[in-house]
Amino acid sequence: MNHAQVLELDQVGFHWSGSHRGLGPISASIREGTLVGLIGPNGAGKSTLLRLIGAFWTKDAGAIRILGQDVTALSASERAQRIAFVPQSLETQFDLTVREVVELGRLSQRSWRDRWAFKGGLAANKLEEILAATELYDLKDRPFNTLSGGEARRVLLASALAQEAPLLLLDEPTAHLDPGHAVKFLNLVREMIQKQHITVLMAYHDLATVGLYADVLWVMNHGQLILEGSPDAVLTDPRIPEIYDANLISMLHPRNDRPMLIFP
Ligand SMILES: Nc1ncnc2c1ncn2[C@@H]1O[C@H](COP(=O)(O)OP(=O)(O)OP(=O)(O)O)[C@@H](O)[C@H]1O
Repeated sequence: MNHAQVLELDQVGFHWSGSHRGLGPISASIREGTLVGLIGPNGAGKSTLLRLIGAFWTKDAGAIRILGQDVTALSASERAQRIAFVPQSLETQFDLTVREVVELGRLSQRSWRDRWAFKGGLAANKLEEILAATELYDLKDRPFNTLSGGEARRVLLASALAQEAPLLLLDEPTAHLDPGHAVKFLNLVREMIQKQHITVLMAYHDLATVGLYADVLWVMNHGQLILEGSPDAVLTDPRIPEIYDANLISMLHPRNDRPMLIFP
């Protein structure tokens, strides 16, 4: 077992029941402290892969290991200690405030007894730090159900950050965020990688931005992982415009020389 590998996918395969369509086999791994951008056209299988890694859905074949342990062998609270997941959308019927939703991220790692008692949550200073970093402090006592789409998304991100899990799975985390909040969020993720050595797998559609933040890109198409490598290599690969069926232009960011793909 190699401890530097936070996530290992070993011939992972999946089919929807009653359908011949599915995913894989996919083999890949992510080293500690890496931000992997997961790209690919609509329907490529990105969200499905994230759900399989988070064990929300169960693979049919192969193995998924987090820090050397098979995800399917972990209890729900053991999984929550290792994986934080922000799905594309979440509708809640619960009448919770912003502060409570953020604290729930942390409580998901605790036993049900502690969760019922709201015990073992975040230290107050840590909670304040996360609320401030996600610019939610002024909203902290608002009912979650009254927030705008972008505000609600920031709360879900804050809740995942509060979980302080070594692997963070993000499904289109900045969808619904305005550019200012999107950049702040991506910078916050990079800061957490630097300070807390977390590892991130992030499905992302914006090809002009993903190469500015990711260390590695994985490209999915038709349920397969077809390409992986540095943003420089992947974003200049001739297969990318083909799989998106778009006339994309490859260029370097004028300030930092990081690779970007833009539309003509
Ligand atoms: N229950 C299901 N039965 C059959 N096919 C399904 C089922 N759920 C999802 N799919 C299909 O699986 C494929 C992969 O979906 P997935 O949501 O993983 O793609 P994605 O890459 O995340 O797409 P997007 O960029 O649009 O979010 C899609 O074609 C989708 O229609």
